[in-house]
Amino acid sequence: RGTSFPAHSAILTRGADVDAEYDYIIVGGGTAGLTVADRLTENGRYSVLVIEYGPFKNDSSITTVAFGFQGLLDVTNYFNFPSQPQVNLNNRSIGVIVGGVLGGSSAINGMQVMRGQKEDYDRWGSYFSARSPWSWDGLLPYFKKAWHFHPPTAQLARDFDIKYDARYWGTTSNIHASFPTYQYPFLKEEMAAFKEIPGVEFPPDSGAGRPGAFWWPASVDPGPVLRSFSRPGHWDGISSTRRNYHTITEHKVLKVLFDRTKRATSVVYVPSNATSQAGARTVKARKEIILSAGTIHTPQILQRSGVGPKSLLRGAGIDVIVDLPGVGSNFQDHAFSVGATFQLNNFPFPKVEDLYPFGTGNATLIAAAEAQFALNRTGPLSVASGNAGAFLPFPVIAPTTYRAIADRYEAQSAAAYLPAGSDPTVIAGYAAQKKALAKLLRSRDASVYNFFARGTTPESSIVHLHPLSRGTVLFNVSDPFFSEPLVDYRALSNPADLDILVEFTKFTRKYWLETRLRNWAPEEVIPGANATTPAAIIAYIKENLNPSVFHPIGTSAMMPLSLGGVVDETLQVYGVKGLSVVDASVMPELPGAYTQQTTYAIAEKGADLIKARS
Ligand SMILES: Cc1cc2nc3c(=O)[nH]c(=O)nc-3n(C[C@H](O)[C@H](O)[C@H](O)COP(=O)(O)OP(=O)(O)OC[C@H]3O[C@@H](n4cnc5c(N)ncnc54)[C@H](O)[C@@H]3O)c2cc1C
Repeated sequence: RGTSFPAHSAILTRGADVDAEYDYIIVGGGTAGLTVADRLTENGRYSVLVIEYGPFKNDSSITTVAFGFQGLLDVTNYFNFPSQPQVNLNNRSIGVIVGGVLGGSSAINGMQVMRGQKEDYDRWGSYFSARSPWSWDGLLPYFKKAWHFHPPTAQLARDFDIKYDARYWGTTSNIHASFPTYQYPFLKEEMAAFKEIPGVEFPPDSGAGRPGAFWWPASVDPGPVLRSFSRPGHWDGISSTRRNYHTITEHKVLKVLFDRTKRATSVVYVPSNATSQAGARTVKARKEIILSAGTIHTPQILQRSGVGPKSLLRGAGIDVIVDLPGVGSNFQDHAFSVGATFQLNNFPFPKVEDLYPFGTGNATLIAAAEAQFALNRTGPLSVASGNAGAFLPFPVIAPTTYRAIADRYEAQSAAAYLPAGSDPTVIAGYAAQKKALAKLLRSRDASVYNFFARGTTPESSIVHLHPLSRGTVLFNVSDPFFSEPLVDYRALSNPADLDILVEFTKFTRKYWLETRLRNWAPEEVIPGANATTPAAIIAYIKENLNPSVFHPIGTSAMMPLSLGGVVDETLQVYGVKGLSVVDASVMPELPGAYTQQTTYAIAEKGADLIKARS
């Protein structure tokens, strides 16, 4: 049984080395999968097999912190395939990008760490009952368990007015949230400008679940200043004495098998590069099979296993185990790059791009930054993709129009903008969400608009945190097992999203032109100052909006069955036994934050739920 890497769960690279059965099988060794596997194996009572599509990799593309996107420079680190053409985006397709190595998306993400607002998590639970364990109070202990918080240095906190509240964070996890020792000087100006905007609050970090302008940490281990992600946090260093724990890499799960009582008994898997089912192997689970293959692949595996919308499954000749219409519907992601971009003239500060080692940077600045990082791991190269910005309520963004936009959205028929032929339960689920989201649009305790500041020029990274359009992730009927699923963001299919995005552009202009930032001679480069009418702004959005900022969720939603749900509050799949989902796909709606912090918290809570029923 080969393992060439010391001190972690035994890595198997050949199906022939896998035992015949385990207590638990975890499909996908990503962010959630490795967290759950660690928790299930730590008391030594249960045996666990993790099956991961990607390889074990530990090279600098994954571990390097600088700029936060180096994982994307090596295309072997991730899945990347075209989405369905987006009819409302001038038929553009975009690359669907999710992690494809041990550690999953946590190995390639931008390392920004923040949680959503209290209201977001309370809304999740509200679809079940006022007493649901999925609420802010139900998740707070798991946010603390999931993250080890390291405050900024006193100097940095003073220089940049960084506030934090350690009471909302933990100190025991091996997943680290820390601040770099350097920040780009212009960030002071960008953050101070928010003080001039009525209604903007300044809560510390994001710990208490409040919207506003704040600083947040990065998933960086502050000792070595390397990416902190699920593999080093929950897998490296798990001593080889956990003989109950095996990991097989470079294999992909095709489907789950069920017995006559609809209990999930085993999974079928092949090498990741296989092109047919010849030689497929089966491994049995005594207690439970846990799907943690992420928002894009978990619904595909469920559908291939006969759990999904029956018309889809029958179309591909798959026997229906459970007709579960919600599998692959309710797909959401944060839409990106939808504001106005401003160029600052006479900019006296270092720009982020000056430091890029890709041939276009400034050689002197790069040499200085590299020397500083080599000396003591400080300076600009300790910054990932960013630590500051604003998460703002819609009434702050559009004080005169927010009510009318929310009212118009609430008055829509729930079915009007969902895919034609959507199941009544899926429509009912969206109706419930619509009511809650209309409330969110009117709330001063939730955030809809996100500006993430980089301290550079040009600047304007705007994220729509609660898109109202809903997409689908469905297997490819002509080749369910060996082609990627059909990913349709259905971006802007709900016209209310455009109403919101137009307001985002107007607000972003005010931010640059009507605050202290005007002193830096900002010049609108995109869409351009002459794009003044809603029609001109909309034309720009359709040509430029990216429907994903890599935060896909919702395709195995934790919602009541009558509301199109796929898993219940214990994360078990409806209609079958012994099968659960623990990954970002269970989020019923996006939080007003990027998704990794919440995914780890779900995994920690999920592991406790699984142990409780063991
Ligand atoms: C480029 C990028 C940047 C991001 N930036 C940020 C950020 O700055 N801040 C933030 O909060 N969030 C960010 N995110 C989002 C965040 O990382 C994800 O929400 C989170 O990691 C999702 O975790 P998961 O467990 O659901 O899925 P993943 O971590 O993606 O894990 C799924 C795993 O399943 C494996 N798998 C898939 N199919 C199969 C199969 N059939 N058989 C076996 N294994 C399979 C995959 O290889 C993968 O390892 C980013 C994501 C990406 C991709």
